[in-house]
Amino acid sequence: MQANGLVKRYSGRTVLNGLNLHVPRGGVHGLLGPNGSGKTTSIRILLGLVRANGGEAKILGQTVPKGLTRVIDEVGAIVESPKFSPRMSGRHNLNVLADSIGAPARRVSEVLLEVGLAADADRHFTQYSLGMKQRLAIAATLLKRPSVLIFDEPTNGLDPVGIHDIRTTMRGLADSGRTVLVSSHILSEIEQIADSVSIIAGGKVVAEGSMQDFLSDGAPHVRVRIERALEATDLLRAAGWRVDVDETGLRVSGRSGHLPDAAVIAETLGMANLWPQELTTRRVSLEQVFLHLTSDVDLGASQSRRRWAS
Ligand SMILES: Nc1ncnc2c1ncn2[C@@H]1O[C@H](COP(=O)(O)OP(=O)(O)OP(=O)(O)O)[C@@H](O)[C@H]1O
Repeated sequence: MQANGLVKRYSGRTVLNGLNLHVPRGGVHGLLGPNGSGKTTSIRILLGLVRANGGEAKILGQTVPKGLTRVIDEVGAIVESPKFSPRMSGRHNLNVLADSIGAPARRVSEVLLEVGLAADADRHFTQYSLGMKQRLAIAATLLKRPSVLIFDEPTNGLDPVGIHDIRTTMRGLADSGRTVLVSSHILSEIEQIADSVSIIAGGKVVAEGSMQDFLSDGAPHVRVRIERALEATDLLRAAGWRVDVDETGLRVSGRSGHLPDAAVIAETLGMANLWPQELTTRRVSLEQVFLHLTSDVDLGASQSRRRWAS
């Protein structure tokens, strides 16, 4: 999923101002931003519910809205509270829905199990807690077996137990190979569940990257993904950098805490015939970015960016 230079205006007021978004395939991607920053608008554009005034959005490789019909069965979403009949049980509601979209009846039991509602499936909808209603909504999106799921603030209004249940459900959906895009204005929520994150403020993505990178300490560093990691580590250490190694690659920082120059790192490696697959500059932590963002401080040049295939 991706968006390039999205612009959206409502009554002449710019709400999205050149928004770029890259959601990697598989895992949970958090769209984090304060109220009114443009999360719902971006999601609506991705789903073809709202037309952008400029830029391009793609979902599963198809341009939205033109190519959306080709992949629509692959996409499940909750943007507003779905309508269920209060007079029926959760299972009955899903049976009716499955019938209307041509999903096989046995799929209902499968999705109820997947969202942890199997034991409560035959209870009356009115007896469901808000969290259970939300999990039923997620179950409804799964009927068509989508590979991409988009949830706009799915934990809004839920108590801590409900929030926990939704989080567990979303994690499970991603762990079974799906791509889950979830928006929230609560940092801790995204921190606990997402594999990667885009931070949106003022109608733009101001920072994006893997959660692992954001949560590593905030000291500026360069991430290097390279095949011959041991040789690269020795070489960079000999050249005076501090190098930490983990399963995703090397984390290169300056001994004095300064940000190393990525170009110099690339040159040093290249001269030894060691070629990085990826080199990414990380300047700020998720919390720093979010605090800047919520206190209206312009991040200016301190944004970090990382790109993925859509
Ligand atoms: N249909 C509309 N008409 C006019 N303005 C709109 C419309 N939809 C959204 N907006 C405005 O666009 C801005 C971005 O709204 P959006 O709902 O995308 O933000 P958000 O990040 O999802 O916020 P929240 O967390 O409060 O849902 C807000 O200022 C909102 O008032």
